[in-house]
Amino acid sequence: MRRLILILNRMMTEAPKSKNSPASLQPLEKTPSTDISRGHGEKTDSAQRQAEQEEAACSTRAEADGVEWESPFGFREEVELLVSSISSSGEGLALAPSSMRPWVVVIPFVLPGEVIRARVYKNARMYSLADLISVQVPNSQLRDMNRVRCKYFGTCAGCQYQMLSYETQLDLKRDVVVNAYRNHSNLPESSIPAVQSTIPSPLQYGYRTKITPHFESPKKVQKQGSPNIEEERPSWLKIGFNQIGRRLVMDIEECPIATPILNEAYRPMRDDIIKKIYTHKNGVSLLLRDSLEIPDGNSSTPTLELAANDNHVCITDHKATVREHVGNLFFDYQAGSFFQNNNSVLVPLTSYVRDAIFPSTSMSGSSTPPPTHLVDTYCGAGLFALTLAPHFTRVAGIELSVDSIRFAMHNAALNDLAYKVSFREGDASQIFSAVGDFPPALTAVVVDPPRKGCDESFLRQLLAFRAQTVVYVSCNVHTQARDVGQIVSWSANEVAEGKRQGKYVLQSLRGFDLFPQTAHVESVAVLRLVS
Ligand SMILES: C[S@@+](CC[C@H](N)C(=O)[O-])C[C@H]1O[C@@H](n2cnc3c(N)ncnc32)[C@H](O)[C@@H]1O
Repeated sequence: MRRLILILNRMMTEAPKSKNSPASLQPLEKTPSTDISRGHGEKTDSAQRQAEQEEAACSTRAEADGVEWESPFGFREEVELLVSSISSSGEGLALAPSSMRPWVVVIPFVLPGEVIRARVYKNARMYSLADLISVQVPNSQLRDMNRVRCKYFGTCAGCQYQMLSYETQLDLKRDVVVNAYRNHSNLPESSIPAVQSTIPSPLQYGYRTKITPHFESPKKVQKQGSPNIEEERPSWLKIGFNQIGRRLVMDIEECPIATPILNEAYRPMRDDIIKKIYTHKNGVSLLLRDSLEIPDGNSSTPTLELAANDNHVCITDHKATVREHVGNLFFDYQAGSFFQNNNSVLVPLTSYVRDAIFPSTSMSGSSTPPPTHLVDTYCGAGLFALTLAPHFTRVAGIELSVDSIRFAMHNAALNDLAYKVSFREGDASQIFSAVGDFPPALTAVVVDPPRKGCDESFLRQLLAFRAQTVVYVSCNVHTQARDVGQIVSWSANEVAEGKRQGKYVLQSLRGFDLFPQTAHVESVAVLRLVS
């Protein structure tokens, strides 16, 4: 077990550095069943250190023996395995039987403690990927197949956790945050606060406001044999999502994690594609976005009464405008641009960020005056800048996408906040020179970068700016842990070298569940400048 953990640890070490590191190689280090039984999975330093030492020894041995590419399994070999652990992307991890060399097998839809049969379909460095054939001995404490609401679960790559209770899903996501900081922050345990329980999504099904089903081109398929034009529904045509572990599209008629309006619109859209399939020269990725109806185009000023009686529509044109409301505010954005995909959790998320910036004095333990200025970096269409604006005197946001920034400005006006909020297009690191008149000691910075995290130039400038509070929101906790670790350790070094007074401490860490039934977790880290 420890060896298994070691090998996986080595695999994941590279994860935050690489732009496109597959989430499947970012494992947890301990069995989730253990974590769950311990409630919040507190661990001792010494056990952890010992595991790490054993792991390091095991990996080094495989490399020294030159066997790290020599899989003990042949292609399509069937094998019976005991699942030890679960990865941060929700796959089961099992060690090859003890007679073989230390080798990990990654299998989807399985749980720790289960005995399963799997078929190996790919061998890589020190691990194999396998399809699940059957669960021989289920983990009946955790698995209940009656919970599964989707007929495609077990084949579709979209969801990993439908067989688990929602509480278990939240616990697993908390463990992902714990392990990401342990493995990727390079911070001593004493600098990492206890990770709080994951904040649930109010909706656990029917929450996803964007789906992108796709299909392959008839041309590509024709190469494999002539299509029968008379055929009503060509047997090769699959419109849906990717199969787990494959780049193959599987035919999907409905998606229970998507909102009702998206499912309603998707059915006739599919029928239409089937009817006209030979008019498509290329494969297509469809876009379906849940929007409030915008009665008179963009210019209309929405009211909350309107939103309460909201009429939802499905937007399919990448260039069209989508409208959502979050709390008291309305957000318009271009359908093809970024916006969070679970509207139900946006009030809890933005309220959490607000409360992190304005903690009660007893919680913050300091008498620092509350911030009056906010900088929203990687601001998209202005979600954090605008939802938090009522609490600040001035707000500035920056974003790389021209379309998003255009909509952020429009949203400031739409919500009567343009008098105090300004947005600019550009790389996030450019914001610090643009907010020279913001008093750093009275400024909070929100950081919400894409999956790859922040670059060094941004982090150095953030550090130099000296904002009182930094709230780092991330859809990739591994790169977040790396960046937060750098902020904390660089600022400590600066103090040690006598360059500055006051350093950043990591005050709190918490996951948010933006994608129930999947292994994804959003993570919020709160940093405070302390003297
Ligand atoms: C995870 S999204 C967050 C958007 C927004 N905070 C929200 O919650 O709706 C990350 C955003 O960063 C933007 N982005 C990517 N690289 C950037 C960069 N170097 N500088 C500024 N913005 C960037 C993307 O266009 C995207 O809108």
